[in-house]
Amino acid sequence: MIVLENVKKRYGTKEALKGLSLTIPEGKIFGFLGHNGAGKSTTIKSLVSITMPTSGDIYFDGKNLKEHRLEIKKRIGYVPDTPNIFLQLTAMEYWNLIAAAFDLEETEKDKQIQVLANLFEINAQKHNQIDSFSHGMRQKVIVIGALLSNPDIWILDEPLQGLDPQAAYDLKHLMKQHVEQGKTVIFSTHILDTAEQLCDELAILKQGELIYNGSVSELLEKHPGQSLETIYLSMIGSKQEEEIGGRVDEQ
Ligand SMILES: Nc1ncnc2c1ncn2[C@@H]1O[C@H](COP(=O)(O)OP(=O)(O)OP(=O)(O)O)[C@@H](O)[C@H]1O
Repeated sequence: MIVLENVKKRYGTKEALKGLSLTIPEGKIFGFLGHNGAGKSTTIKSLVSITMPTSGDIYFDGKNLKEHRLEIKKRIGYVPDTPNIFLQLTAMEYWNLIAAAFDLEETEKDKQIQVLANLFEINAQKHNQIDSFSHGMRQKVIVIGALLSNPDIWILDEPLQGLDPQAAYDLKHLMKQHVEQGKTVIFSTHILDTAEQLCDELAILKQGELIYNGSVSELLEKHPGQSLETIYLSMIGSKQEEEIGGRVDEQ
């Protein structure tokens, strides 16, 4: 279980997270939703300790991220919001780099690369420089890298962005498989159909504040006949704020 306690993040004068407190259960798919600038990436970057919160604490199974950073990082596979990294490396060199960072055993690494590169139909291009790849292909390279260590916790920032329908389908399938093995998947998305289809639990953010944290099924039950998209849009709308505040307090 991951617990965020009153996490605040300030960039200069901009308060990106205004005291976020929420719980991410183990063995579930957990989604972060919110408009542009709501604080999804900041929260995700805080979880993977790329960004240090200005104040507040994050606990992984009771261990404070501040004190157990390296140990916790080893448990995480991270897909950033942009795949434009390590562009001068080939896909294979990038995966080797990740494998070395996680101390992966050679045969296990080769097996994982073989399976995942075949699944995402990128095997033939694995010795090409990432720079020469399309956005979707770069995304596939990063996704494969994040899965190589078979992490307990997979954290993906808008992972479906730019993927073709087959790759998006395969990735969603992998996310489901991951939780079936008792592992945890955390991701952000703007695609509400995907969130409805995939997520067990959600956090909806608005301008750095939490306006819902809880199960998708409960949310849908409370709004019979409505899609997550309709519910989300009405929650985000300012007219609904009082009601939403009530719901958060109920958590
Ligand atoms: N490095 C930074 N320096 C200054 N401000 C930042 C920085 N990173 C994010 N912000 C600001 O913090 C707020 C939250 O940004 P964040 O990227 O977390 O939002 P998001 O919900 O992921 O948005 P999107 O859906 O557009 O990716 C925004 O107002 C953004 O401009």
